Amino acid sequence: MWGGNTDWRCGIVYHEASRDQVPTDAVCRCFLIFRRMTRFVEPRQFGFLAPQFTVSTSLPGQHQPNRKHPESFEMFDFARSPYPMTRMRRIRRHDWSRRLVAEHALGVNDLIWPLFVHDGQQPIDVESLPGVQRLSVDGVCRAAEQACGWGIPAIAIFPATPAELKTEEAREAVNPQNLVCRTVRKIKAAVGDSLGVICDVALDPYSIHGHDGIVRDGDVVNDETVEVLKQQAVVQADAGCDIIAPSDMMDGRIGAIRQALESNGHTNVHIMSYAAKYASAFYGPFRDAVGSKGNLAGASKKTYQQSPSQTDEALHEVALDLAEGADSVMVKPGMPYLDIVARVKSTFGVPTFAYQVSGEYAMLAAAAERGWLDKEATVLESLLAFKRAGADGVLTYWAPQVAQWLHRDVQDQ
Ligand SMILES: NCc1[nH]cc(CCC(=O)O)c1CC(=O)O
Repeated sequence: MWGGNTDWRCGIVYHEASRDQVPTDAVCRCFLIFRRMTRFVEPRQFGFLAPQFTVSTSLPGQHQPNRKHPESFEMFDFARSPYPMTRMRRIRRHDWSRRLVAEHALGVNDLIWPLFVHDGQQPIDVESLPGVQRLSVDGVCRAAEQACGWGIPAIAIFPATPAELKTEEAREAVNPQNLVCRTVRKIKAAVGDSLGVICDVALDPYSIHGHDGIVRDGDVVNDETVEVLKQQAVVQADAGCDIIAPSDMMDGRIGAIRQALESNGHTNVHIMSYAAKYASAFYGPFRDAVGSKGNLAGASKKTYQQSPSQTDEALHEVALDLAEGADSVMVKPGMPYLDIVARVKSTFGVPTFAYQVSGEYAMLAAAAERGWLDKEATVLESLLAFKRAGADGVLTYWAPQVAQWLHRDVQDQ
């Protein structure tokens, strides 16, 4: 970063964190300084940084790498000419040129459709998720067939367990005839391998306290819970589940579940770990849908789900889950946590998913319903943002709607 001549050397520090604090003309000045420097130094002696990163001038000696975001030091070995030789708007002028340079695109293969199943015959609306219903077992099977027709690669099944089957120790979770297992068997009989079926591993749909684990003396106990989660995973894999998705955030559960799957002949069952799952207020409508909100009665999941203040901790969670045998990892919620998605993807380079959770859906749906936001435009923009952050796929309640929009667009072309 430093020129050879100490009299005029100029330190330039790029860091994402201060993006909003840096006036554009400061950025332009820095470009010009770099242009001048090229006359005095070998081009390879300085790196030029991606324009999307911010620029601030600093005094010599103050050039500190950004410890939290080392990736923001990515260097380019070239500089664009200044305005007017460079006019960034040239490439934005036409639809064809915008499409030509598009770095990211949303496709139907990026979608995972979460579905709620209940034991009744008629669909029941979820009030806080306008447009989403709890479906009967047959209804979920029909949805699975539709998903295949649209080319959606996978669905995730969540049960609304009847209140009378919820117990202190959530035993229904390991019943091979429970609602989820019956649904998965039926889906698999109908669609075979043309669709991946994902099941959550966690006890909250089955427990009277609404927690994801076993509670002893007010504490969600880790190791005893993991023993039950192992059984739950095996029962679901026996029913034909393709992807086991532990969403409970107990320590050590991925390794235990992987071993349990191995020793029960399920060597090819994937584990998609909810690796970085935050104690979020955005899960509210989901808890309405599976009926766990009343059980939880205002209690929080903060002793096992991560605090929204944490970033490094998310990387540790991901590293542990990968070491324990996860095939892919998930960040949840989605849109408020795209920084985590980006860090996970750039650090580990493994299949990385994000969950656009119920509260995120509800916000967009409610604003669209009132005419305050354009539904299609905002939903597609939100999902493209996941792709840009590095997600390989997104669990989203918008999946069926988005699949239809994408198909319409292909037909229109
Ligand atoms: N462990 C259960 C689970 N699996 C997915 C979600 C939330 C999904 C959503 O909000 O859409 C939750 C809720 C929670 O942890 O309380």
